[in-house]
Amino acid sequence: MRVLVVTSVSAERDAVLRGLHGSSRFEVLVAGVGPAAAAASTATALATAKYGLVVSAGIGGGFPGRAEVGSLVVANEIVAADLGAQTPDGFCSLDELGFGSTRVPVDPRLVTRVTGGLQAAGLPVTAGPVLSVSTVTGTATTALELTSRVPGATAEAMEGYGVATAARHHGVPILEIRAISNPVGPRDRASWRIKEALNVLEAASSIFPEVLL
Ligand SMILES: O=C(O)c1cccc(C(=O)CC[C@H]2O[C@@H](n3cnc4c(=O)[nH]cnc43)[C@H](O)[C@@H]2O)c1
Repeated sequence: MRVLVVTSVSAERDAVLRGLHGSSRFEVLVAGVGPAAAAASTATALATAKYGLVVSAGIGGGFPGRAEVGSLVVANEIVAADLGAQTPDGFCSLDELGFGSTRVPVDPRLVTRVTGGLQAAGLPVTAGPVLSVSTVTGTATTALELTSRVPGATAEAMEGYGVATAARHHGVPILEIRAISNPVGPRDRASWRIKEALNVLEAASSIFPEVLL
């Protein structure tokens, strides 16, 4: 089986490649930032070669109390958390509007296998919903709104739902894994621990051949 790993920027791709140590059954893509770029690049890759699994991988924000900076999150569900409509009574999701689903489940056996492998490698990992947002959360109010919209929300990033939508169209299973670089909440870009998160992403990628193939 071949595995497609989709990252958003080259620093993430390089971290994954370092971890994979040249494993030949993985293709690692830089898709760009955000759901549209992620979906378009993933769909193109899936149309041109056959893959048995797609992994959305990169850094992400962790919800305080659920995923700390420097830890890993494996999505058990990928949720487009801001896809819907604002109403006077609050946010209305695409599901509630009757236009489809904003939630993509991940095969629980895959989640268990990957989290187990990461734990066995001594890496701190939590499984939970990973939100896909088009705007990085920058206030405590929005962070709170998202956790009330998606109870158990564990991490947020910008590409998972786009990657998952393309994978679903091609009938390929999906996984999302995020190395936490920052807390979700008031914006403080200077405090993002990107290098640390990329090192954790590299360590996580080193067990991909063992747990994904
Ligand atoms: O500046 C760098 O060296 C650098 C290296 C790797 C990645 C970056 C990014 O800024 C990647 C943007 C990417 O990160 C995800 N992300 C990270 N934290 C959050 C968050 O709190 N909320 C949403 N997304 C987040 C996201 O998936 C972006 O694609 C910079």
